[in-house]
Amino acid sequence: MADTRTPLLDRVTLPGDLRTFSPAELKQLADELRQETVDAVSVTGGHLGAGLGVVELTVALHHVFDTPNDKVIWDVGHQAYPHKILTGRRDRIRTLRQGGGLSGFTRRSESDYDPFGAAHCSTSISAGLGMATARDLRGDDFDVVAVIGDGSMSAGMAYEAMNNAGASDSRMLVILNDNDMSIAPPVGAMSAYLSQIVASRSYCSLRELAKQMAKRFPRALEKTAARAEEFARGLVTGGTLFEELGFFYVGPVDGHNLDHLLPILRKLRGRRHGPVLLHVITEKGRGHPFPEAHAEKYHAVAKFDVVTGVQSKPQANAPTYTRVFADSLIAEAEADESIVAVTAAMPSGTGLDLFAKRYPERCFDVGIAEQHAVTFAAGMATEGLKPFVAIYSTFLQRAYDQVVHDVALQNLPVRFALDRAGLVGADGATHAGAFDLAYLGCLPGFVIMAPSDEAELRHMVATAAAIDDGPSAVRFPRGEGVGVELPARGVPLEIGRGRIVREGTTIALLSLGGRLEECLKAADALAARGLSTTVADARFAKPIDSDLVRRLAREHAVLITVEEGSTGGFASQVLHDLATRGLLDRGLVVRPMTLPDRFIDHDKPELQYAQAGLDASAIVATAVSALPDMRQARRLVPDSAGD
Ligand SMILES: Cc1ncc(C[n+]2csc(CCOP(=O)(O)OP(=O)(O)O)c2C)c(N)n1
Ligand SMILES: CC(=O)[C@@H](O)[C@H](O)COP(=O)(O)O
Ligand SMILES: [Mg+2]
Repeated sequence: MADTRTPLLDRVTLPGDLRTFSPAELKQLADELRQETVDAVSVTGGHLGAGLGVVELTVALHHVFDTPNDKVIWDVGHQAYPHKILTGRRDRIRTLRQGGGLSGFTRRSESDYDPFGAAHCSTSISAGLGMATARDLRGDDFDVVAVIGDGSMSAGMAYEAMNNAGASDSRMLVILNDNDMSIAPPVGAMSAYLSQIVASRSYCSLRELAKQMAKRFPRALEKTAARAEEFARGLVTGGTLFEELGFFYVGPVDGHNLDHLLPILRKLRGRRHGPVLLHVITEKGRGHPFPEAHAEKYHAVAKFDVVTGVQSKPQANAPTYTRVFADSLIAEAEADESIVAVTAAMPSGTGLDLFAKRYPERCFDVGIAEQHAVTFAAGMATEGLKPFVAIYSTFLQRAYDQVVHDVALQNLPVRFALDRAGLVGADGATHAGAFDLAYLGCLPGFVIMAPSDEAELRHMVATAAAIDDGPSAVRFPRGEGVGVELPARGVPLEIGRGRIVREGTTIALLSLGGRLEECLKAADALAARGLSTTVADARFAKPIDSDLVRRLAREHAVLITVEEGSTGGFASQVLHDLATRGLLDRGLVVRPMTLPDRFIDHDKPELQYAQAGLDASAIVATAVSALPDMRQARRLVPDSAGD
């Protein structure tokens, strides 16, 4: 039976407690920390693989650096569970990603040991450089360490930051945590380049590292950064790309070997000049107790039994929207060979792994490079291809100018399949697809659709495939569909045409997307109170169905719009339409129901929607609270007004 005692970890409340540990004790601490991480994630589920790969690095960083005075910035933050355990959050680690519990990522409001919040990739070097610059301007003295994965190193932001750091010769340490994995196997020339560095050099022995460092940081030269720079350039032969960018490259180093990590980090701490890149090689999912049985060991897992390794995934009642999107796109691509698909490092998350299996030559994984993905698709569209950019709503935020300048402004028929629209559950606010309706809705020429069930999604994929005269987007939620029967092939919808799902007389609920079921439940509850309710499915956020909106406005006393998005989205389109046509001035009571003007933390999606005031009971409450206004409006304006 496995030893579950953690005597050394029990002695660590904050990193200061492990600074006096001997190397042997630190090794044992790392073992205990790994065990604790596995045990915690077995209870919560989450990003297990990345954290397991950086256990030794986490211990070494907190041992050598004076955190939180020295700043350690974890890129993405999904690998920070061991860091959380060592930085005063062990007592809450089994609340990770649960409502009211710890975030699954780093977060400034959670701890002084999280100097920068994250969850989207490749921000750490920029943030670190900002901190280093502030330090230097103030004349402070602390170290800044950015830990970034090989996958995240594929993003433009990382290079923009290195370009800036190298030129400004800023004192900071970038640790490239190279586990040769992104979520999927990493792609691209940079990934190949890193593999080539690793293949062409054996791990640096301590003696070699000492020699390398002595050459780079001789005492006399430490005084002037400029001379040191010249010195390094003179000495380092066969320089890496990082050296060309102005970094001093150290590595590759075995990231699981504390005997190597500790002296190197000690040497690098408190340096007085220039950016350094330390290249550590690690194994994602290192020490996972069930390596064979679970391919997901590399990235994220559901809750699991620590003894058997069996994951507790709920029984699926319907296919996921992601799956339906992928199957629908494949069906369209069978009929139209100009259809191509683009993902930014999320092949399985977006379902494009299935598309790639079927059409490998028509599927493009461009790495964690959302901006490039969009403009790349725009380029393909200019040549008559029909690109679908399959991307999470939250990650498209990074490519907004590309959407505006490269796609919308040129009216190019790029199709966006926006997965994870609305609230997403355990990943929380950083991953919520809250804003796409607002940020796309304001762009001229866009067609924006949102399915109320998976059959609708199938039709919308067919619709997007058929739209050839401008950009379009279909946004759909994380998780399972509602369980409706699926047509074998989608049929293009009439653009900008919604549908009435249930007829009533007093209250109209106009739903966009996945809240339709809640609207139907609300309609039942309102009917039970004697309030006859119409329920309509808008299907299109843009162009909105003006005829439908007009009809709902004229035939009902209260119109409530419901959407899984922020203000400025669908409701804004409807209100604008109503106001422009003078329909708001005729005694109609309108209530827009959107996500509230605050970020919603991680929780179960249904609880998040309850908090957001977007479930059936909130819809009922909104309708009921509108009744006094309705009565007032009706007294002021007779029913016949405007006819
Ligand atoms: C901008 C952005 N795009 C995509 C993602 C999804 N994502 C999260 S982690 C990850 C892979 C990161 O790989 P790497 O940096 O090598 O870290 P590892 O998981 O291997 O430790 C991806 C693509 C994201 N969080 N942010
Ligand atoms: C850290 C990250 O950005 C991804 O791993 C993300 O958590 C995946 O989310 P899904 O589980 O919705 O695919
Ligand atoms: Mg990686």
